[in-house]
Amino acid sequence: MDLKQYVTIVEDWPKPGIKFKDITTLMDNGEAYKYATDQIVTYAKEKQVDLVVGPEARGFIIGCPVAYSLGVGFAPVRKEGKLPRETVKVDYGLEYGKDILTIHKDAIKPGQRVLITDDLLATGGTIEATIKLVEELGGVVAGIAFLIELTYLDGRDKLDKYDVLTLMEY
Ligand SMILES: O=P(O)(O)OC[C@H]1O[C@H](OP(=O)(O)OP(=O)(O)O)[C@H](O)[C@@H]1O
Ligand SMILES: Nc1ncnc2[nH]cnc12
Repeated sequence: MDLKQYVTIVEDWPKPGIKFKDITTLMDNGEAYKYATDQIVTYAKEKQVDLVVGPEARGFIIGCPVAYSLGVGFAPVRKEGKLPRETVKVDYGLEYGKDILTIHKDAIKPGQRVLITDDLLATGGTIEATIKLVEELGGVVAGIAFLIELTYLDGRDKLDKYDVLTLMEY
């Protein structure tokens, strides 16, 4: 299936110069959403993952159906102030801003094999921060899966130690 036909490009959003890749038009098509999810599930089975971790909010949209299909858990990475119990946190920058990401301190058991999911790799700031949180808790990053990679940015350079799956390149 050609997944790109379901992604809508929105010029100059949320800031001038950004070509926003809107995946809501992929998600609201059941066949396309299932196809994309199944590709990531096949990859995750090869990597023998114990847990899926994804950053707010679009990392949940990709990671939760993958975790459900695998029969493993999902641990959310959220922006500061959203998780109710003890967290670890990290500062990060992304294509159009900066923020702080957090995860519950007990979300990962040391040695667990983790699949990290997100919709899109741009500068890599979000995913680099998510990797730091997983590794700080003793998780092993078994793989990282995105729907979309922006190859005109240098996000992939931050991931050269890791195994990465992307379903579409721009
Ligand atoms: O590679 P980067 O430059 O870090 O950019 C990619 C990140 O930016 C977007 O999330 P955003 O922070 O906009 O949050 P949202 O998913 O809640 O909309 C996107 O879903 C990725 O997580
Ligand atoms: N160009 C882009 N489109 C959609 N989400 C993004 N997150 C960071 N950059 C993005």
